[in-house]
Amino acid sequence: MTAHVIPAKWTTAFTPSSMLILGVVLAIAYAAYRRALPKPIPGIPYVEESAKRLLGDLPRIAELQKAGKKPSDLYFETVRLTKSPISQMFFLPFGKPMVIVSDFRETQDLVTARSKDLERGSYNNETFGGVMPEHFISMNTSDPRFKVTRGLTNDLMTPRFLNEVSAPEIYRKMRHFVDMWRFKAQAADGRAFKAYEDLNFLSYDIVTAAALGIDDSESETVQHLRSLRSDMPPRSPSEVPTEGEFRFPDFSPSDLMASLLTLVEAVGNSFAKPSPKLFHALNNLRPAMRKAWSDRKRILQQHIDNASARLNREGDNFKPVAALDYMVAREVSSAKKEGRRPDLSSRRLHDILFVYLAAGQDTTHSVMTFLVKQLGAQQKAQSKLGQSLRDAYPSAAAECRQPMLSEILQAHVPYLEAFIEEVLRLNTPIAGVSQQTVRDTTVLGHVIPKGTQLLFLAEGPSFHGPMFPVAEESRSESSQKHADAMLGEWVDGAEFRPERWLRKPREGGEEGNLVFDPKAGPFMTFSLGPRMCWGRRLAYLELRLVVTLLVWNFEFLPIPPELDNWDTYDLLIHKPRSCLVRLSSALEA
Ligand code: HEM
Repeated sequence: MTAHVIPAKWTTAFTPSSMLILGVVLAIAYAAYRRALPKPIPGIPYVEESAKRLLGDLPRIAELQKAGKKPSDLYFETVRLTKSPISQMFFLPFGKPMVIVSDFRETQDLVTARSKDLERGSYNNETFGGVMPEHFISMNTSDPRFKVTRGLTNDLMTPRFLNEVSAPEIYRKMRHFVDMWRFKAQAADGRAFKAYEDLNFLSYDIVTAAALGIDDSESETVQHLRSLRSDMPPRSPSEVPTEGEFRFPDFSPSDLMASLLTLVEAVGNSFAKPSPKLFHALNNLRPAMRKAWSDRKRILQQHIDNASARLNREGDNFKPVAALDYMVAREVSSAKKEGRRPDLSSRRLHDILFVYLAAGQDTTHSVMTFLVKQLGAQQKAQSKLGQSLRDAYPSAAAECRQPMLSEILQAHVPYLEAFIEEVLRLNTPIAGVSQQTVRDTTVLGHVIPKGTQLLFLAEGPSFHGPMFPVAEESRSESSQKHADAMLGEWVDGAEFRPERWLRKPREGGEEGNLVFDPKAGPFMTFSLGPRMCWGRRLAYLELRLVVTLLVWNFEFLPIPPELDNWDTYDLLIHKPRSCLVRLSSALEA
């Protein structure tokens, strides 16, 4: 028999002290692992298997994407699985849970009556801060810089500024767009064509016109139409397809628009990342990002310098035609009062202009794509809308001309407002808004620790169908006190029904004389409370002008079922995967 000899190095390796050290290391590693696992807030439902892994709910995003869904479906899927108006999700080892609120009444109470318990929060600030750090969108409300930056921009959204300065620019850009779609409608001759890119150019034109005051030669739509007219070879009737989609040549965006799209995409991409700050730090090194940054800086500075030169030239006769002119004039006059040189190349001025473009372009592009899809899909609502417009502008209809800007600005067309509101409700571009608790806060009877991120959904139960049952006593004091004024749910919310936003006038109104009621039911598309959308008045102005001129000029025919598709995708903003229109002239009908 041979003796079993243990190698000498092993005997030294398994000494009692080394075994003890190994045991301690393993115990520490296990304790760290246990600590890193999600720590659910007691009593709030969650997806069980997510609480058992370090990355919590993150792997579910990949599963959803494999099943053809989008990242933001994670929230709705969680709410569907937990069947609860309040649920929680986990994203990072050692991280706090994120709490989802899927109940409009509680959301309304928290973000308005109890807004002092909330802040915009570090996650939002890091996400936006990577691209626009000196804009108030990346700041907590309690940050002293917030008030100053916001104060610099307040006048840009007054009805007077919008009607006198922004509206004429938007109206002009919209008239060019109508010309382009007339050209396309004629060439496509009843077949569907892609509207997605055209509307991207339109929303860019509108927002740059309102922000920077671009003239027609810089309009993407004007250049697009010019290139279509010169590049589209005349085809013989036999070459034109008789069915399916009619394809027009592609058109490339300008440098500023390309830079805007790249930078906005970076913000969208950072949302799904565990550390938006780290993501931006690395992403900003990519050559495409470096080019976008340098184009952004160069082009915005050119516009600022042009505005400043015009101000010098025109002196007291200087009339702002865009937000930029107002900002430049304001800085020059403040500098004069304070006895300093104006700072017209500050990061803050660049960020304010950039956010105007970025926040205004992507969101309104999304809404415009859903608006034209709904016009094609909702034939009855479209004819009702057309009739409402003809009734609102009888002389324009009689004289076969376009409604003038002054007429549009003066008119109240309740069905138009209701149609737009219904698209904004049903096809909201933003799944929800998030804020962070600044102290321990009770939400639907659960104590949410200070520093927890809350996500308020703008879709799903309450908005697109019945809400979950909630015991009245679990609601906050303020919610119970204002129960009568709190809006609950749209039980039939999955249906497209603009009439839900119309009601009789409160006192002595005539039968049939309905008014638009924006408080008719749950609506969170622009958020609520002190951090609700800063640009919503501009957005409504744009949408009113766009829908009026589109419906005045075109009939949106239904899209054949084999070409129709309502799937959506998102980074930050929901957009349809396919957006086609089929147009005939409404003026000849
Ligand atoms: C239909 C179009 C629009 C929609 C649906 C929309 C929606 C929203 C929402 C939901 C928020 C809150 C975001 C959050 O809390 O995380 C927001 C904030 C904001 N929006 Fe809009 N928006 C639209 C158009 C615009 C336009 C045209 C502008 C400016 C030109 C704009 C500028 C802003 C800014 C600056 C904020 C930040 C407000 C703050 O931090 O206090 N938005 N928007």
